[in-house]
Amino acid sequence: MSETYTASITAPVNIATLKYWGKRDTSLNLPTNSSISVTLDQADLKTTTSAMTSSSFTKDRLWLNGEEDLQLSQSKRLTQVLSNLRLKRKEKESKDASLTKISEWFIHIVSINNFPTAAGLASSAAGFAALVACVAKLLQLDDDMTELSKIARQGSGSACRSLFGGFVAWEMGEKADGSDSKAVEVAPLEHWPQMKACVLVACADKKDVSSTSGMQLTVNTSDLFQKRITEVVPQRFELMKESIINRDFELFADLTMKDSNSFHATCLDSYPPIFYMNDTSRKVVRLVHKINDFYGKTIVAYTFDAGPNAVLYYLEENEDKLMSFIYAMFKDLSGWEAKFSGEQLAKFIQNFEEPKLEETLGLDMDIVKGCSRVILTRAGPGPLVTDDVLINEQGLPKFTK
Ligand SMILES: Nc1ncnc2c1ncn2[C@@H]1O[C@H](COP(=O)(O)OP(=O)(O)OP(=O)(O)O)[C@@H](O)[C@H]1O
Ligand SMILES: C[C@@](O)(CCOP(=O)(O)OP(=O)(O)O)CC(=O)O
Repeated sequence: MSETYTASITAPVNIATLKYWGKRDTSLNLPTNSSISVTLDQADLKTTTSAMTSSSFTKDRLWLNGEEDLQLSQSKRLTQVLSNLRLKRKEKESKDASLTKISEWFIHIVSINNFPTAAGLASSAAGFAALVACVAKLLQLDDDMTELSKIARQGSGSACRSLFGGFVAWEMGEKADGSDSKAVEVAPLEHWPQMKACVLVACADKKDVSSTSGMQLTVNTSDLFQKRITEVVPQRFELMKESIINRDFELFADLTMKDSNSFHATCLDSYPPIFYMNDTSRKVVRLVHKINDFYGKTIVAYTFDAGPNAVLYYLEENEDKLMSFIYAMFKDLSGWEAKFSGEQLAKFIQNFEEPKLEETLGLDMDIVKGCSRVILTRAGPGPLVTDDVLINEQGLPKFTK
């Protein structure tokens, strides 16, 4: 029997509060600005990845959600990531002759996302973070997460931030070889565990402009973008890190909303323009401002990635206040019962009755028609080792479609 090694890892999704949008080097995925994100809890959204290497394998193979993904297996993103990881193993082997030369073997990878893939829920971030963390474990590399983030970045830029839990920055760096473009922890999960997120999944077809091509169009055609990367984001980067360190939610939330708007403004300023937000997204923006105005305080922030889904960040202490609006408006969607008791849900709607919401507060109750689902989650930890092994002894998926 040929010798085999296996490893399994789970990794989280992250949603940026200061957006990465633009590459200065498309091959190494070097960004035009630094970014910040919150890592979301794997109890709600996670990728599980198992990898096996064996002297008997004849090529690298990858199965995603139960089906072999030949396009991804042969993509430059994946081959670049695997060759970087192998190079690190090779260096280790060259220093220690007793190590088996697994850097020369092929790898089989099996991965499952427990949420929709390529639907604007950052599956590429969780996916490449899981893949890098898993193969690094398989190859018994000693590198820390910051070092591995430089490899994950090459799979998908935002993936580098999913290698940490809590609050994470991707420092853009300056060097042409990308050796200083890396993810670092701004604050661990334990620093601000009260941070929660509510994702309003908008009904939408698959987006027509991918992040990868959308951001290049913006780099090449938007004038507004120049101001964003040279002035707006560098200032916000420092302020947002401070807001996290000082647990200053109002500042954090205001910066988050402004940065989402700034990013989408550069999309609109691209030529031809790119539209990621839709009518429902804009209604959510208005709703959030109305909620904050109603309480006379910023208790909730919205942010939108390259798609119409809204991610609302808020603190646990303001959950009742927020849900008095959000649950009242979105109660017909699925996702509530798993997180709240019947008693809690009843309490949320005690504050306002529906006519009041619609008439007195002037809220657009039609907003719910544009959403399909609500995901209630919170800040969470980085990649975790798991006993959930997705690959069988022959190096094939245990579960297929
Ligand atoms: N578990 C995974 N392992 C490896 N690669 C993955 C995994 N999940 C997704 N991907 C890769 O990421 C691609 C989806 O990325 P895409 O940017 O289109 O969507 P998304 O990340 O879900 O949404 P968004 O970037 O808008 O938040 C998939 O087609 C696949 O190539
Ligand atoms: C809007 C964003 O979500 C864009 C993410 O872009 P990707 O990381 O998906 O792009 P590639 O590096 O080309 O794979 C903002 C963010 O996550 O910071």
